[in-house]
Amino acid sequence: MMLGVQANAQENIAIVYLSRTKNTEAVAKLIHDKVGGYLVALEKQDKYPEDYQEIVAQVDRENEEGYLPPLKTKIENLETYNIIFIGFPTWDMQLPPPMKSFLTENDLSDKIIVPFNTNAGFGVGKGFDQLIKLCPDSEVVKGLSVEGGYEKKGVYLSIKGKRKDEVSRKVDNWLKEIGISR
Ligand SMILES: Cc1cc2nc3c(=O)[nH]c(=O)nc-3n(C[C@H](O)[C@H](O)[C@H](O)COP(=O)(O)O)c2cc1C
Repeated sequence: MMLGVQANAQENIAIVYLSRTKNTEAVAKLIHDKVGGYLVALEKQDKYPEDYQEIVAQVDRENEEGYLPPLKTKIENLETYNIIFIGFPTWDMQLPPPMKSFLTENDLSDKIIVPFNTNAGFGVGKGFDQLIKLCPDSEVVKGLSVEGGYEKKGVYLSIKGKRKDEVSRKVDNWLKEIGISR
């Protein structure tokens, strides 16, 4: 979809992302370098366990129960942003519970939502579809999904060095495709 959005006014853009091992953060920062705006990391009130197996078990449970963890992050003046980038890692082949919380507790109607994702090589799963369902009155544009880390195998931040340059080019092409430029 071509939006033809000239993102001149930086204050119109917010980039909200969730990141544990900083891959999604790396993509968020690349986007921020290119289009500007308000960059904000989503934090929940109680931290997830450091241990990988423990967080996987907790996230599975939360998804099964439809539990929406309370967030620490509140965005002031959300109504002033008309383009909101939403970044998240694939967890349990879907949207992470804190991102479900964010999309549920904030009114994003009439905004342009631009999703992006990193994953361990298995794709975004149900993530983009769930996001569309949680933003029924927003215009959700084509998302970008790229391979990030693989914590299960001890690979944490992988979007660095040459891989970061590669992802930067993907971000450029995607922004061009969806018509967002500064
Ligand atoms: C709890 C948890 C569940 C995950 N589940 C998946 C998954 O189902 N599929 C996948 O491809 N990657 C999965 N991953 C890997 C992350 O999506 C991947 O490492 C991503 O790049 C992490 O982003 P971050 O560095 O911004 O946290 C999972 C990671 C965690 C911590």
